[in-house]
Amino acid sequence: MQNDIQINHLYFSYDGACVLEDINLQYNTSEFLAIIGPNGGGKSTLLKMMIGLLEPERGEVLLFGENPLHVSHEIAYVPQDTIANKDFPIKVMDVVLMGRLSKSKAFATYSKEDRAIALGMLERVGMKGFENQKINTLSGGQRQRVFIARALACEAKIMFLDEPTASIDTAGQIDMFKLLKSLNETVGIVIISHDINVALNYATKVVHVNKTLFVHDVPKTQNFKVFENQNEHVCPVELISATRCNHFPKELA
Ligand SMILES: Nc1ncnc2c1ncn2[C@@H]1O[C@H](COP(=O)(O)OP(=O)(O)OP(=O)(O)O)[C@@H](O)[C@H]1O
Repeated sequence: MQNDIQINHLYFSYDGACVLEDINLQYNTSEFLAIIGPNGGGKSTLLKMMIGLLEPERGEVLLFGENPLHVSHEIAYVPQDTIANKDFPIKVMDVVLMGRLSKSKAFATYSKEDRAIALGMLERVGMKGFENQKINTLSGGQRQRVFIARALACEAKIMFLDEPTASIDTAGQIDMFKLLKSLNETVGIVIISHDINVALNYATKVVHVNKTLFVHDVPKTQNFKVFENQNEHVCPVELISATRCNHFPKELA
């Protein structure tokens, strides 16, 4: 069976400095994939390769069996909540409608259907009623929801999100992950996250990237209170692996 994302023996360097080495990964849209790892570990670089923004130096990335650039209409990308996004002086509805651009004819106005879909997506992310508000007047969490609605409006099969909770408080982060979890019933979710606890609670697959990559399915029956202080562990995901192999250190059990 063909995987929706298939990465085989992928290598990538910037100016001769190797950032990703022999990466192998399979992903299917029913999964909620969290990419975790240290700063500079190569998470964003890997995400960019998955969506075709960067080309492999060696190896291959296949999206639905093809070069990612050939199936870009099947995916949506939600970038970090950057200053550039915040400064967009346009209305929420216009942002979401941008997701319909590829579906509308060039230079045509948006159709009634486009508007209905955009409104539906705003409702789905809990932002109904904000259509006419300027995007730069929203909170970080609200703005991310609007950008997710725009991605949903593309009717993409997989949504890629780069640290969707970076500028959101703890309660807002949990709400955001709950939203992504519910969206995952119909859309593939691939996120970069620094929050290991949240990733473990909501993701169905976690990969740890630090030049090389470790894949771990998230066990359903373990209690991961041990990760409350994630700074104690160089690579917490390795500890998950250890729990499954009964090699979990007694003092942490
Ligand atoms: N355009 C670039 N040119 C040169 N080096 C780069 C470029 N982009 C990233 N790098 C380097 O590649 C390495 C991996 O960067 P990347 O942004 O993929 O890591 P990351 O895991 O996403 O980090 P963070 O968690 O800090 O966002 C880092 O050492 C970074 O300095």
